[in-house]
Amino acid sequence: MLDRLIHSLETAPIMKRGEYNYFIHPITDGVPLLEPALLREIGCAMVRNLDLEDVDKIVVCEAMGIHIGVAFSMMTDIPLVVVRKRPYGLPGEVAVHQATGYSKGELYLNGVAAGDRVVIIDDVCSTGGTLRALISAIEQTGAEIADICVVIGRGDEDIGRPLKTLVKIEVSETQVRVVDTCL
Ligand SMILES: O=P(O)(O)OC[C@H]1O[C@H](OP(=O)(O)OP(=O)(O)O)[C@H](O)[C@@H]1O
Ligand code: HPA
Repeated sequence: MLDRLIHSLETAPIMKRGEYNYFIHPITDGVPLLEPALLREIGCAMVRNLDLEDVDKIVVCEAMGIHIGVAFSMMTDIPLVVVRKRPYGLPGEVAVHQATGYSKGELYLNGVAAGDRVVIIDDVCSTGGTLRALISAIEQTGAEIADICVVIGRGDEDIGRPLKTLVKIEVSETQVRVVDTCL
């Protein structure tokens, strides 16, 4: 369980994005190639770890939450909402600001309303900026957040709510080290 994820992280290349040590990995980048077996391993671990009772929507963020969300949605039969980086101007759209370790922008949430019970999943939590923005957007709709899970955690940022992490890593200039797992 999680053997593929751990091995692929420990062999992931690192590049500099400004001062930020950015690891390149199939789950967080789609590069160089995403193996179905890795995606299945992650989907199974999420199904096992998340509280899905009465959950009616899965919320992910464009772009690198989408493939995880699709796999998870197909395994659980729960519909998927993709938070986008461009506005649609639909009634009830919520706009929030996102800041990561290396970028800034706006996120736009559609398709979630008061009374919904949702889970948030994403590829990685680093500074926590993206998850904080997603939580704020969902809170503005009046929906309830049942659970939050990321595949990879780097850093121990406080997102103001409990966060489930499949694997925790440390990233240096040359190497990713897996320091903990959900197992
Ligand atoms: O904890 P944080 O510092 O917010 O970093 C994590 C976020 O960074 C990446 O998204 P990014 O906005 O770079 O876009 P992408 O998914 O299109 O790669 C990643 O997919 C997470 O959503
Ligand atoms: N690699 C890939 N995606 C990311 C990273 C990273 O180091 N940090 C935030 N999103």
